[in-house]
Amino acid sequence: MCGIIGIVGHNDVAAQLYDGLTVLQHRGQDAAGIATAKGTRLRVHKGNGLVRDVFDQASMQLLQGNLGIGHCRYPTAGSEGHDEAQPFYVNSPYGIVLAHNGNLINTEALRDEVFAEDRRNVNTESDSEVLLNVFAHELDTRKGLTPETVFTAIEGVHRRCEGGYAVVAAVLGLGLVAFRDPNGIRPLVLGKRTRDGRDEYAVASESVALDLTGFQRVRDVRPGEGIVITGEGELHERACAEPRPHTPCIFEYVYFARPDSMMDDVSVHKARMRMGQKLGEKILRLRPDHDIDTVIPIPDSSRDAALEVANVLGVKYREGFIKNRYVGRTFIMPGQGERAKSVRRKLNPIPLEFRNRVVLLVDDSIVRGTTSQQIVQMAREAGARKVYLASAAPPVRHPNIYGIDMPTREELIAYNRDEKEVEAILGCDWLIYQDLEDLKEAVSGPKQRIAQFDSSCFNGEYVTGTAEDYFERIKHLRSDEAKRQRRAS
Ligand SMILES: O=P(O)(O)OC[C@H]1O[C@H](OP(=O)(O)OP(=O)(O)O)[C@H](O)[C@@H]1O
Ligand SMILES: NC(=O)CC[C@H](N)C(=O)O
Ligand SMILES: [Mg+2]
Repeated sequence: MCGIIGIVGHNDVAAQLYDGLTVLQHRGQDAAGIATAKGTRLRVHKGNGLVRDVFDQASMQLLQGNLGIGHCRYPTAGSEGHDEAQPFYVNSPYGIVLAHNGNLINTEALRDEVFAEDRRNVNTESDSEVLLNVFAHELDTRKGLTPETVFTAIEGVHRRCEGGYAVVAAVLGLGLVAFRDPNGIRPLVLGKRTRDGRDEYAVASESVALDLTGFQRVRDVRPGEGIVITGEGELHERACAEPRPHTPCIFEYVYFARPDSMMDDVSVHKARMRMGQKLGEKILRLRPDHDIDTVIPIPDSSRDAALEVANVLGVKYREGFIKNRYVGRTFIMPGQGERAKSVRRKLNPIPLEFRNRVVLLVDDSIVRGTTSQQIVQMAREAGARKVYLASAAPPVRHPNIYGIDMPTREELIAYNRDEKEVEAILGCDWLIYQDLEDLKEAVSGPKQRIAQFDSSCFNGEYVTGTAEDYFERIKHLRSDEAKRQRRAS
């Protein structure tokens, strides 16, 4: 999913960018990078690995400047290699560095256009480098460097780029630039603080990064909006696209975001608690006289929902699986072999919470089924009498094309299968999925803050539309098999 952050301060910002990235780490574990600008001198340090592994004291000391951006990567395009770590840089016009969360769906056409018409070379397979070159070209064709010329360049990006994108960039000689796709699929939040009577600003994928760096959340960046914060700390904002329906990605609330973040004015924690409530109510509707003894969450992301399921059912909530805190997230690992191995390394049962009991395991989502298949097995081996499994999200049956790396239908356990068939493959005694309408209500909450969502991985409706052959093409580029072959070659 990738985490992005940008800060304009009055002193060096590298240490704060680093701190911000450490709390966005759950959004991308493959690579990390920071770029800072001091006057017109730009410094970039990036590489593969976790934030804590990519930077050391020496690299941090080089990252000078009162303005900068940071990125942690979960690849959805191109390879996992060092060359595609972000931020990306172009030296013309002015010198621009850019970091992107999301995924473009017209990358191939844009790449050709950028080469043939804009006369720019994109040197990697990354869609983000294409996006940077589109932005650079659009800025290059405007006269002068002001917030207004940047806004018209963003209008050009919105006209040409299709897909999901939240972007932070530094334009040398001007300041920090941020924008979000016209549907607001990917999240981006603006924060502010005052130091010695002067305003400082930050933008980030999630508000948790603002909390940690001492910024107050001001508001979400609006879909299609452009933000410019000059190097002196002046904020400029403008709508850069015709209004479209605001359709944030519902999967952020299900899995990606941290529960302590606010996203599009909705608390992720509360959204997950409401998911648990709805799921609990569905279970009661289906089996009012259920025989569940204990509700057990599958750590980490399902905890908020699982606790509420237990409350609604009026049964005990127990932490029956202990998570190894040194193993990262499984789902965002690049290969199926690695994902499968890491579930067992990551989770270990406490047998006394299972022995002779009817347990209801709760996860936030079941995507490839890698986690649940092993977990059900572990629960049985630990002595459970019956193992039920509930998912706080509906069945995932369609690829995601806006920044989550699930490009191939055939890899999804619920693709072309009904719930009973999935239940049989997972080996549980009862499988319950959340209904999509309940999930939507759970996220938008009683105040109905969000009217529409991108729920494409659940219902196959793509808010930007797609070309017919798109899914075949990404399957060839990004299926687990394609990635395995690329690594081997
Ligand atoms: O069906 P699957 O393909 O296994 O994907 C779904 C699982 O992956 C995620 O967990 P992950 O380990 O990535 O992160 P978490 O620790 O935040 O729950 C998610 O929370 C589910 O548990
Ligand atoms: N998950 C993301 O946001 C990925 C960003 C970009 N598409 C990349 O692959 O690097
Ligand atoms: Mg999980």
